[in-house]
Amino acid sequence: MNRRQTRLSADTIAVSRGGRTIFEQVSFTLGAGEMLAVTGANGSGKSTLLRAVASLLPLAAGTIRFEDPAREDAPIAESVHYFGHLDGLKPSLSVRDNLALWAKFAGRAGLPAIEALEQVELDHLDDLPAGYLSAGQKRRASLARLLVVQRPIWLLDEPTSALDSRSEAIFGGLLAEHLAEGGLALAATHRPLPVESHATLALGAA
Ligand SMILES: Nc1ncnc2c1ncn2[C@@H]1O[C@H](COP(=O)(O)OP(=O)(O)OP(=O)(O)O)[C@@H](O)[C@H]1O
Repeated sequence: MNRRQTRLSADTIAVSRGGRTIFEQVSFTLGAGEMLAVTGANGSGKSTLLRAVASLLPLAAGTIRFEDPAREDAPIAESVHYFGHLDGLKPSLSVRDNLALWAKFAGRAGLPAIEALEQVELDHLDDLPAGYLSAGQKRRASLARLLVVQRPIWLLDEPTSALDSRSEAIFGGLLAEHLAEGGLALAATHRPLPVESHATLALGAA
């Protein structure tokens, strides 16, 4: 997939919640294959920034643009995967059916469900109701969702929480592959991320 000309940019953006300005004057640019780690203290607005990029929250000021020659008119919301704190799995559906449902809902098919589960080493549990998975397994099943639907921008909110060291390495491999294919990523994190290099945006810094 050639995504060399894709570019995500935020220009002097601000977001308010409940009448309070959470952050303002935030700008960044990300090109194909690049990742930005968003750091800052609790409450500094990391999740808020990711949600604003996903178009889940309105901007109080500034603009966010995503240029993608492959999808000129597509709204940015259709170009992102939002990997948030919640796993978004339906507990009574099997792990495999959860992924199949997500692929059907979100479109732009990526890997078949079973192959995505192999990537996160969960294929042996594919017919188990998702509600029975452990916290780390749920996180891995949620990671597999990034693979069954192709989206150029991964928005990752504390992506390594609940992952053991092996799962963290698997996640690092998937993220490296996504970036190598020209994908982009924005990750809110308190912990070092398992990727070779990335830029950092510190929120709440004077
Ligand atoms: N719906 C809301 N209404 C008003 N304020 C909110 C709302 N949701 C979040 N906030 C506030 O927005 C601020 C930023 O929250 P956010 O979750 O983005 O922080 P964060 O940097 O991701 O924090 P953490 O490191 O704890 O995950 C916090 O002060 C929070 O209380």
